[in-house]
Amino acid sequence: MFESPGNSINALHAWSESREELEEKKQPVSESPPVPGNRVKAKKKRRKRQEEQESEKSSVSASQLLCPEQALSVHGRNEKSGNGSEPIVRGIFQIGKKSHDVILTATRVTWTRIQPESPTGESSQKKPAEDFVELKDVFAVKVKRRRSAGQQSGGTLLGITLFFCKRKGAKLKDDTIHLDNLSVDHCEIWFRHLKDILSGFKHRPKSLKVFVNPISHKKEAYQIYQNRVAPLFKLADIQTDVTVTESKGHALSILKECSLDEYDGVVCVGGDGSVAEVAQGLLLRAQMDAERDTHSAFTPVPAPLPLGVIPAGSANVVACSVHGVKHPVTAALHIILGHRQPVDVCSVSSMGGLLRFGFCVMVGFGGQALAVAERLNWVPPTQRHELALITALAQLRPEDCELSFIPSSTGESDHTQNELEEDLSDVEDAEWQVRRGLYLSMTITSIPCLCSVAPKGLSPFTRLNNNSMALTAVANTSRSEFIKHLKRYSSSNNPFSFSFVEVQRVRAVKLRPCSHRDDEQRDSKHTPIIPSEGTLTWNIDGELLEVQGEVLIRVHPKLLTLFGTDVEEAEEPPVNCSCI
Ligand SMILES: Nc1ncnc2c1ncn2[C@@H]1O[C@H](COP(=O)(O)OP(=O)(O)OP(=O)(O)O)[C@@H](O)[C@H]1O
Repeated sequence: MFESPGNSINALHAWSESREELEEKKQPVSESPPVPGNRVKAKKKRRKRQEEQESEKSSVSASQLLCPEQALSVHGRNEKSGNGSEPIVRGIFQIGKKSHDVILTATRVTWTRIQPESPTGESSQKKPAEDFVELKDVFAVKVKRRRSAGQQSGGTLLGITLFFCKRKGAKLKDDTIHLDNLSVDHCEIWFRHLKDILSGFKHRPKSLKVFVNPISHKKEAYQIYQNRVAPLFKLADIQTDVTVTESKGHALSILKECSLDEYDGVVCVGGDGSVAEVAQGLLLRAQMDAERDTHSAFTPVPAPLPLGVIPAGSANVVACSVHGVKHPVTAALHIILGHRQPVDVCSVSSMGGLLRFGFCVMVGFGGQALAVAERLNWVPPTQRHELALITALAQLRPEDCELSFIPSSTGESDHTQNELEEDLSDVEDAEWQVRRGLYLSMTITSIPCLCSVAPKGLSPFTRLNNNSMALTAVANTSRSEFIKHLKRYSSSNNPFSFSFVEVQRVRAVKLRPCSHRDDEQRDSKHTPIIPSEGTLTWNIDGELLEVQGEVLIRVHPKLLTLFGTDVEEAEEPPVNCSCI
């Protein structure tokens, strides 16, 4: 007749059991184990409660509950009026052991405590407390049953349970509200109406392709997925097809070949390197399907599916930029509720051919530090990044470059995506601003790149989809000044307010390495630069690339959609890098 929670996941057995039993399970481990006498008492208590509920059931009068016909006619009226505030169904449920008048409308479930009448018949002056949950935050509705240990199906009906998402700042958490009522008919009506409304949220995914990188950061990605994410997906009735990646490039090769038709989204559980690989796979797949020639100057088409990011890496800049926190449950709930956020993506190309799509492109210090980290692959990941930073700072050297960029004007935010793509397709004709000099570091980002070491992001200009990139060019300076600049990312001081730091909002950037000079010449800012074809070490979303000659980076507005939302700032506690 209606869905049994027994068909769902292990965690759901808990929801199908009584709350008493759940509470017993939640006891801290340090408490002494239950003694047989206590168990007998608990059993008696449960039986008493069941008897109480049975008697309450008979005390809920028929007039207090709408019959199915009434409920449907109210629903019909509501569908016509369509304002979402008219009751679809109304009834009495026990919530937290107290009787409540509960109303379902198209947008929320509202419950009001029923005040007991005073013996004198006077009604209370106090307005009964009202509470509600928005249906846009509800992600599952299940029948709640009491089952004995080991019982797989059936059991005494206790009511229905709503699973919803509650917010605390940027953090999302799953919560439940139990609507207890022993009437099968009553629960069926409510269950059916709630299910109908939830299935009307068409933007919520029903089927996902999931990639888990088992070696990310502390090798916890698989546990994070199994323990914290998969139970929520199952609760929300989302089908998943999980691939635990076996090597670098595994996710990319699957995405290039597999049929994506059956999925409503792709999920990556890992760090920024894994996210970049999956994003790359989705975007390359879109270009292949649209027959775009990535070996020429092409206008890319957007990715066919949204990407969900479950953070399991060290910095997690992509996850933090669309969730505001590094929190797997928040990420999972954004996916389940279908919160979609289009984001701008950079393309990095050389000699007319695409090298990669990405969110954060670094050269100079960022590339040098990654190159050191790759050489230190025998060091545990937790220490590797710090050691790489110290080594790269000790070996800090400027790069001779010719930097050109096309500035972006704020008015461009109003342009359509096609207009912007067309504008950018012929970058050679645009007005380029050119700088020549020695640079310690160059960072180009298409999204804010929020993280705990830079809660406000890596640039003052980028938003998730403002049709532009942020260019931060750090000219040659002393090591101590450069360290001061780096340190400010995690403090409240502005890291860009140094004379040697230039920030620009741009549509395209070209960087051409110039000739290498010996160490004495490098110390001088005034040495003339003789352009020649050198090689630069690029860090594209944590991927190391040695590229000879000029590199072109363009922004592509809203090329990818991520599951998440627009956030101003990371709510992670700022972390100062202990090595600088
Ligand atoms: N089974 C695997 N073995 C080796 N490498 C893998 C495997 N699966 C994926 N990879 C690659 O591992 C690289 C790093 O992954 P990821 O970014 O998730 O971890 P991380 O580097 O520890 O995290 P962070 O980037 O946050 O520091 C990615 O480029 C990915 O392609």
